[in-house]
Amino acid sequence: MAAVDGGEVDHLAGERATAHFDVDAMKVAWAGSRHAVEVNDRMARLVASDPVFRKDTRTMLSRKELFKDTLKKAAHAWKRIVELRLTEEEANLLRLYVDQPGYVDLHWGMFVPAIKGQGTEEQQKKWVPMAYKFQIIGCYAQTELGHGSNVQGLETTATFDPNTDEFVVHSPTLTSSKWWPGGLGKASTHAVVYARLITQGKDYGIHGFIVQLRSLDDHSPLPGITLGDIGGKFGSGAYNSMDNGVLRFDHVRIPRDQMLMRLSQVTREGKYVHSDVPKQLLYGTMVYVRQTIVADASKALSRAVCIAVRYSAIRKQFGSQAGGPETQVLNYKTQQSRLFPLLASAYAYRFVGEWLKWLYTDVMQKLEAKDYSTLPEAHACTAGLKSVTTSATADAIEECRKLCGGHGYLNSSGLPELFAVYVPACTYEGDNVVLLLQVARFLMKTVSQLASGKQPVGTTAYMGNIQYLMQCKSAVNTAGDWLNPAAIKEVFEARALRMAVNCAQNISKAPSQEEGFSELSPDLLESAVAHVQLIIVTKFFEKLQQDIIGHGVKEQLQNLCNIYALFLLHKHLGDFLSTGCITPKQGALANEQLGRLYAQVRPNAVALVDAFDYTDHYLSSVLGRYDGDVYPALYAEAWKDPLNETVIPDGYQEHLRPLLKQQLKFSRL
Ligand SMILES: CCC/C=C/C(=O)SCCNC(=O)CCNC(=O)[C@H](O)C(C)(C)COP(=O)([O-])OP(=O)([O-])OC[C@H]1O[C@@H](n2cnc3c(N)ncnc32)[C@H](O)[C@@H]1OP(=O)([O-])[O-]
Ligand SMILES: Cc1cc2nc3c(=O)[nH]c(=O)nc-3n(C[C@H](O)[C@H](O)[C@H](O)COP(=O)(O)OP(=O)(O)OC[C@H]3O[C@@H](n4cnc5c(N)ncnc54)[C@H](O)[C@@H]3O)c2cc1C
Repeated sequence: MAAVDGGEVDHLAGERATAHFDVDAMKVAWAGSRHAVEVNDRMARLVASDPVFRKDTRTMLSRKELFKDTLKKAAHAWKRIVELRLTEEEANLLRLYVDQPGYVDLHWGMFVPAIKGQGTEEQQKKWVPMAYKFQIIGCYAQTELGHGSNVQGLETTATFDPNTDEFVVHSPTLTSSKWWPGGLGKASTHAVVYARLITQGKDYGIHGFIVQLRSLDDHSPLPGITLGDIGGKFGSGAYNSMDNGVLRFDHVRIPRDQMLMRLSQVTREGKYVHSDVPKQLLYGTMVYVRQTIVADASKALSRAVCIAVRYSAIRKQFGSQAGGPETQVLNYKTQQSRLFPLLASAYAYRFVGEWLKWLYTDVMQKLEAKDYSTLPEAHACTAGLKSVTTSATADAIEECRKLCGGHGYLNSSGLPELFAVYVPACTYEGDNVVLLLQVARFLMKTVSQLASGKQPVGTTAYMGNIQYLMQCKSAVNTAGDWLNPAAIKEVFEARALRMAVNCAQNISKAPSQEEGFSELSPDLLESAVAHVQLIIVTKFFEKLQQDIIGHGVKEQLQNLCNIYALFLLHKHLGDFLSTGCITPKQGALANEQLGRLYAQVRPNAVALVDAFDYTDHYLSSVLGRYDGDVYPALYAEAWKDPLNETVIPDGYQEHLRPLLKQQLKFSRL
């Protein structure tokens, strides 16, 4: 069933009729299973039909009103989850479709996972049930005013006092104030706080602690704790529904058993004991969240693309013949070459996100069995994919706004708010540049191990084919040759490997490894991007090897996969040419093939975005309406603006009338 909640006439019916594939089957391919389509659809409709979850006036609310509205929606969502006895899967989807950032995101997304990942069984038994019942609300307080990216540089201290069997949590400087945690400012009662553990006079570095912040009776901050919101953020509405907070501790005492002790412990006597596990597991919550952010990228991107494709099919400009209709802007080749790669990217990110979720689960199972061998790859993949997909998605949302012309700039298009909510994803959970440098570090290590004969595995397995990939030449001779997955994979692998090897060689010429890495860091970023793009392309091809059912679905996905890969090749032509992977002629042939693929997507474009199965409520865009009835909706929406509540604006008497009636004249006139 299509996600219609618009009007009765389908202005896009003609577009839908030209599709060459079964849209319902594509919905299954997109969502992952028929069950996923069903539960997504049910939760989206549940939210769309509930007046409490309306969001059409959100951008007109003041910050205080918006925050209160967020509290109301979160409480109502919880009430519905309990009343309807929703499963965890259903509850997560319901919250997703409520579509308003708030403290619950951090409670479920970071606080609970941090306790589950870093707490002992006993600690989990104590805290998780309280969190699950919302008897406590938690957030993740890591970042400080002075340090975010450099986690090892955090300044908050937790000093063990053996006399009382407590930790004393303290903010020694202004820059050690916790700054940014979502849900901290106004809502949370508890936090997982990251602080330097000091015991027996020694600093053991960063560890996690559960700290109660507010009274469970009247919500006031506990003694020694200063709390507040850090202030308004980018865009109207948008992320301002979230109470990102500031927190300072003045020698706050917590029991010893509130240190998260799964990875390391402090004994009653104050002895520090580190279990036999890699210390990087402390960063496990970030790895978990980065993996979810990749899935979110495909959601945000597909939303923006859905709006831009539908509107581009409705919008007409120029080209009228003898008074006939003008041309749909979607028919312009320039519109297609800007929009269809984004459509292809939405699908690419969806499938790589699916794969990353599998990888994460696999790594977790291995960790349970004390096999830590795949941890570095899991870190590189989550960091790299988080970085590449969020940066591209943020750019793509802005591109979709431009693709919608002037109307895209209106809040009612849904795009400005989507951009403002989305764009911090490039920064939170690790600044994208910082994370790409982590990928580069992993790549340099892998390259250096090649010389010792160590065979790389997983996503770096291709590097083992170094003899061939360093000298191979693409055999592409015609534009059609670029439709061969092996031809595409070969040049992407060769490009990624050659860029990594070039960096490694240049680093080795520097006085020290560290200096070389620093000097070469801009090149290293590009090398990391090339490696991550190879992963995305490869996972899309692997998806196509799976059993994909439904008339025409596989063919459409093949087209999108080829578009994604060839668009990247076109965009990064400089890399492919300078590393000698392809010739300029082969680059031109790739571009020629790209144009042909766009023509094949054109009749399917609207159906391909219908397959995302978004309700009009979730899209919240007059331009992206399912029924395409854009103009009456745009017109009606304008009148809802508070500025139109009166015909004569407030301020007329004080500021406009005197101006218009002024007697004073400039002497020159
Ligand atoms: C809804 C939005 C909510 C938002 C919430 C937030 O933003 S919350 C706040 C989010 N905040 C952020 O995201 C902050 C971002 N900053 C960070 O994550 C860290 O400070 C860092 C990774 C940049 C550096 O860390 P460092 O100085 O400790 O390390 P180093 O570089 O010296 O490397 C040492 C070794 O550790 C390895 N390794 C590193 N990480 C991981 C990992 N996760 N797993 C496994 N391994 C990892 C690394 O590969 C290296 O291995 P090698 O080569 O020795 O074998
Ligand atoms: C909306 C939002 C929500 C957030 N929620 C939370 C939360 O719930 N909990 C929490 O603890 N934190 C949260 N954060 C904080 C977030 O995790 C940090 O802002 C993020 O990790 C980036 O760190 P930073 O602010 O220190 O940036 P900085 O590191 O100061 O970045 C500034 C610039 O320096 C560059 N840079 C930094 N280091 C290097 C390097 N080594 N090499 C080259 N360039 C470098 C960066 O690329 C960037 O251009 C949130 C942030 C935002 C914006």
